[in-house]
Parts: sequence; C-alpha cells; structure tokens
Amino acid sequence: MLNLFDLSGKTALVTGATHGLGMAMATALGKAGATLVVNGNTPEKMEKALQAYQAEGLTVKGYLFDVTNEGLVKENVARIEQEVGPIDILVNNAGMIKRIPALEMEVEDFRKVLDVDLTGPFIMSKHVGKYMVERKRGKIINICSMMSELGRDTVSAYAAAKGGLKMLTRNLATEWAKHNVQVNGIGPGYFATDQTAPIRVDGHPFNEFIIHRTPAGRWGNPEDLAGATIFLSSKASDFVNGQILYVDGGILATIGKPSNER
Ligand SMILES: NC(=O)c1ccc[n+]([C@@H]2O[C@H](COP(=O)([O-])OP(=O)(O)OC[C@H]3O[C@@H](n4cnc5c(N)ncnc54)[C@H](O)[C@@H]3O)[C@@H](O)[C@H]2O)c1
Ligand SMILES: O=C(O)[C@H](O)[C@@H](O)[C@H](O)[C@H](O)CO
Repeated sequence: MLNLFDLSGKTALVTGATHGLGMAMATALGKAGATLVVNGNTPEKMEKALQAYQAEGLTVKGYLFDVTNEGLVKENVARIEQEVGPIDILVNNAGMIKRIPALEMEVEDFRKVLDVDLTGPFIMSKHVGKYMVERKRGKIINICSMMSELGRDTVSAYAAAKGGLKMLTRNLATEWAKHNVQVNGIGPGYFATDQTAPIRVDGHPFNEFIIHRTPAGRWGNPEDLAGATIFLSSKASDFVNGQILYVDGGILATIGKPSNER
C-alpha cells in the first residue's frame, strides 16, 4: 500500500488558522495524521477555534502571536519546538487585504499590507527554516493568490505583496532545496471566507462576476484546498521546489468570456 501522503509523526504549524482557509488547511493536515499547532492573533477567536478543532476530533495546540513581530516569532517558534516537537511543516497563511484605489491609498496602509502578507511569511520562514535547514528536512507552503499573477482595481498593496510572496517562495526554494527543505506555494482562486464576505453578497456585481469568471462556475470552498496542502506537505512532493499550485477552478487558464454568453 503506497503511503506517500501520510503525515503521521509530522508536526505542522499553520499561521492565522483560527478560521477560514487556515483552519481548513490545518484540519486537512491533522486528518492526514500530523500533530497540529495553530497560530492566531486574537484570544477569543483562538478559544473558539480550539473547540472547533476538538469537535473535528483533532488535538491542537494554539499559540497567540503577531507574525510580523520578529522577537515574538523567534520566541514562539523556539517554544513550539520545545513544547510540541520539531516543526516539519509550516503553512504561511496569515494575511490581510485593504481594498482602496491606489490614488486614495495612504502609504501607511500600503506598508501594513506588505508587512503582514510578505514580511510576515519571511520572518516565519527565517525562524522556522533555521531549524529545518539544520535538520535537513522541512516543508514550507506560502499562501499566494490570484493577485500573485493578476491585477484588479483597489488591491495594489495586496497584489504587490502576493506577487512578492511568489518570488520569495522561489528564492527560498533556491536557497534551501539542497538542505532537503521544499518551499512551495498554493494560489487559491476566489474562496468563500470572511476575507471575501464584503464582495460575495448576493446582488453584489462582483459576486456574479466571479462565478462567471471561474470556469468551475462557483466560489471555492475552504475544503477545496485540502489535497494541495497535503500534497505539498508530504513525501509525495519531495522533489517539487519553488512551485505555486493554483487551486482556482480554472481562473488562470482562461481569458474569460462575455457576460451575455453562458
Ligand atoms: N479567501 C480567498 O478567496 C483567498 C484567496 C487567495 C488567497 N487568500 C489568502 O489566504 C489566507 C487566508 O485567507 P482567509 O480568506 O481565510 O482570510 P481571513 O481574513 O478570514 O483570515 C486571515 C487570518 O490571518 C490572521 N492574521 C492577520 N494578520 C495576522 C498577524 N499579523 N499575525 C497573525 N495572524 C494574523 C487573521 O487573524 C485571520 O485569522 C490569506 O493569506 C489570504 O490572503 C484568500
Ligand atoms: O478583493 C479581492 O480581489 C479578493 O479579496 C482577492 O484578493 C482574494 O481574496 C484572493 O486573494 C484571490 O485569489
């Protein structure tokens, strides 16, 4: 029996995993056998999340820290290594978006998005990567976006950060592949989560647009990321380095079609 996807004996740390895509990916890793550690930055959300994981039959340890604070990241990563075990899998999922037209965006807002979506994954990868490189094993998955490839009105900072995250992925893969650390990315299409709630409401033109623009004809469900997450965390991807696996219902495969044609 082939067991390329079995994560038993592995420890996975997923950032921003108190709900949404982070929680769905962490749940998938736990169900594939990994010991789970989740990060969050809000105590109330963490408490609810730990109950939700438990209801799924998963034992999870939660660590509250801001992924952009290098001192806290270093301290918490060292604690996790000591209290739970060697981190084998890191999923850099924590992120944020600000939808503001470029001409109206304050530099402070632009910097904030870059800090969370690009510098955060760098800080996390640096401090977890140090242990992985020493041990000569590890998997890092950076959560990219359609905006790693495409632009859209109002999301200049997010697109700059997610485009940068794609290149950070390739660069870390280049530096660490020889140490048996695989760094890859997942690029979700448009998924039904809190982040997209404001543009997903019935009657909102963007909601219709996305359903029409996605060849699969629907928004992604967080569970749609399970397979890609397990693949990039497992032995099955040991010679896959610096790739972004787009899980997008076909968006990037097509130029789209006129709205009057169904
Ligand atoms: N929803 C989508 O359609 C979609 C598509 C592509 C990519 N993504 C990306 O996937 C990831 C998760 O998205 P989501 O839709 O679940 O978003 P979400 O806003 O529901 O969740 C983001 C999580 O990140 C956490 N977070 C934010 N800043 C943090 C910080 N400084 N330190 C620690 N945690 C922090 C938040 O608390 C939250 O739990 C994000 O990186 C997002 O950009 C989302
Ligand atoms: O306003 C937006 O266009 C969306 O929020 C996106 O940025 C998605 O969240 C996602 O990242 C697409 O892949």
